[in-house]
Amino acid sequence: MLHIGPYSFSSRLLLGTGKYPDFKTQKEAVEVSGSEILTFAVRRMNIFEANQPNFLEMLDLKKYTLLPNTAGAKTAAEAVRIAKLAKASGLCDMVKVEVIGCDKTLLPDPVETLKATEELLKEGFIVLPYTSDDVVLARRLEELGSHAIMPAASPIGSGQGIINPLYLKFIIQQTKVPVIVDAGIGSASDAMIAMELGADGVLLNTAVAGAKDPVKMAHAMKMAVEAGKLGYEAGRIPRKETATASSPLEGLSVK
Ligand SMILES: CC(=O)[C@@H](O)[C@H](O)COP(=O)(O)O
Repeated sequence: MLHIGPYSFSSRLLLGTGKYPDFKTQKEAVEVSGSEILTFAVRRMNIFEANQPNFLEMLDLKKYTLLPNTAGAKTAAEAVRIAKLAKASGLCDMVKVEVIGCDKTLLPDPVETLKATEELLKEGFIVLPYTSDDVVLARRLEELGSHAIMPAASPIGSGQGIINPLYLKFIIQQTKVPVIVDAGIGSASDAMIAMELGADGVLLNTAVAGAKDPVKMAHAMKMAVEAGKLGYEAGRIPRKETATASSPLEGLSVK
């Protein structure tokens, strides 16, 4: 089980809700993925315009936890305002803090992310900050009381996979709250590697929404996250420079 603050989930795959070709494909992909947490950008939702099409209306919302995110915010103040708006409109009290500090890389602004996280924790939110793979910042965010840490595998939407497995591993090893690898996942093997590194979950969007067959890819991601977790728990064999026969002949009478 994945435990985030007071919430528990059996799936460790979190899905974003943007960029799908159509609502029908999106619904199928979400269902096949087994994901229980769906994140969406509050600023892109028509939460106050009931006549506008809204993907969330197509879902049985009892099956999902909605994780509002503050995408579009460039300052802590904006992120806090967006989170409060989401809470006031009856959405979840969990929030993914996303404060972008660079338009080109879409990497998070560490200072504003820290400020927003601190403020939202004081306000009683369950806070999941999106961060780069900065080991020290991840520690500071945890010390503030964040309920999960969400380091990027690589820039949002880049599909580059995990560009710094070592730093992600450091973050995973030092962090007691869940670590959810977020952004940049391009393939099922990327998601599996994140889990094999010891991550508690993976959040992705573009890899599924932008796949040739989003429904198949959602299924692949589900299996990859499960396989990666199982493989991590099973414990991989050590890497060696020399070969060792798989069927040793020592001790056998016939050689
Ligand atoms: C949906 C969401 O929260 C994104 O900001 C997230 O970081 C996913 O990134 P990818 O699209 O690269 O999977």
